[in-house]
Amino acid sequence: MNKLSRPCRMMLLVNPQSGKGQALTLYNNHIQRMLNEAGIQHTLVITERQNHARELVREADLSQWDALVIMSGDGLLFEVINGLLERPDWEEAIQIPLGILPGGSGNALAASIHHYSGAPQVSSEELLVSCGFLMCKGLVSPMDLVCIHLSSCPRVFSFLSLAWGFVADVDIESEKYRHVGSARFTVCTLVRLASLRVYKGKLAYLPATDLPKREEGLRNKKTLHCNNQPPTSVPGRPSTVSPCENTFHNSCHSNNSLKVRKVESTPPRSTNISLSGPSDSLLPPLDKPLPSDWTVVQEEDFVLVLAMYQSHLGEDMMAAPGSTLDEGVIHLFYVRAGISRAALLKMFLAMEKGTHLANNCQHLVHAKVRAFRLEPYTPKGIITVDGEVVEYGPVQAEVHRGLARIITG
Ligand SMILES: Nc1ncnc2c1ncn2[C@@H]1O[C@H](COP(=O)(O)OP(=O)(O)OP(=O)(O)O)[C@@H](O)[C@H]1O
Repeated sequence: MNKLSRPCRMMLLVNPQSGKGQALTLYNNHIQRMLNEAGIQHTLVITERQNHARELVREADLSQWDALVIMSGDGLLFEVINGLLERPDWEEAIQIPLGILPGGSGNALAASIHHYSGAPQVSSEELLVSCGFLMCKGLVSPMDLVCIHLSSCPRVFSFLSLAWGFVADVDIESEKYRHVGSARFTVCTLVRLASLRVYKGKLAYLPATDLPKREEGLRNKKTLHCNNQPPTSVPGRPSTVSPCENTFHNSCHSNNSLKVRKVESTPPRSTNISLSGPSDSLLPPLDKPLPSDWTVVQEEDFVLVLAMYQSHLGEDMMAAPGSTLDEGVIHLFYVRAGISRAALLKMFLAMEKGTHLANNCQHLVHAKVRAFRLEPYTPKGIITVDGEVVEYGPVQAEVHRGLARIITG
């Protein structure tokens, strides 16, 4: 593995309000010295409000920076990615290496990157230190992004997940239990289990049987290059992605610490429109019929639908253990109505270790897909993208393989 050249010009965006409001303290206590010792010049930018980071990267002179690093939860990275893709020069802009240092309460991408590094599950503080080390090593990998279409907004780009039903409900409803700390997820999971809801809707997807080939250069890991020096290439990862079929798995366990993100105060993301970015070749307009090669799920009653493109949904929730950074695949899970509360609880508990797919639960279905469409029939509900609420209604998504670059160490 090649090491990060020094000095490196890094913009470090810190959301002081993220998580328990300790991101700046965590920076001072852990990250500042690590980056300095690694010879990484960084400029600290403290975000002041929602969409500050998005506006900042939309306008920034990116030639001044070798990397944009976010110290926050996943919400700030969502802003940065969408800000980059809203630029007229989005194709170049989205190539800038991004980094994540866990400062929020969910930290799903940081947990995923830590997991991909082969390290065992650790505590929150150890996760921060681990991600700090990976940042100092400075290896950059391609990362899939998923383009999401909502009814009243052309597109947003997502790097983590889309959820409807149980997971989205717990994610957002747990906000009101914030005063009990991370236990709010446990509380809300139990509350939601006690009053288990079923959602009606139509789900269809394009199976990932024929994955798109990407240029080799884009699939290779690259060393983060600094001072405008050319990148040093290192051997690429094997581009093997086995053919995927609808695979029915079983599981049953539950999660007593569902750590996803919140943003009840945040307006739905549909107000933020992204018109630039790559075109979606697989998706017809949202109000038009789907092509005949799509699979339509026969069930209409769901407990949850969850699309994952990274391994973790939270620090201790490995919802898609088989996922990798840039496989060009969406891991689509759904739980059919009829599952018992005990079985659902068992499923979430098993998710903490990522063993839920190894069990036998007839109600949990997992499919590897390249695109999907979800049309809720139940009039009220919550849909989240990367853990934050978006407009409720028909939604469809397509994966763009390796579109972004992320520092993985
Ligand atoms: N200074 C600030 N004050 C209030 N909100 C901010 C500020 N800076 C950024 N934000 C907004 O806070 C939102 C939530 O941030 P983020 O998701 O990164 O942290 P978090 O929600 O605490 O973490 P997690 O999602 O892991 O729980 C972001 O969408 C961002 O727009």
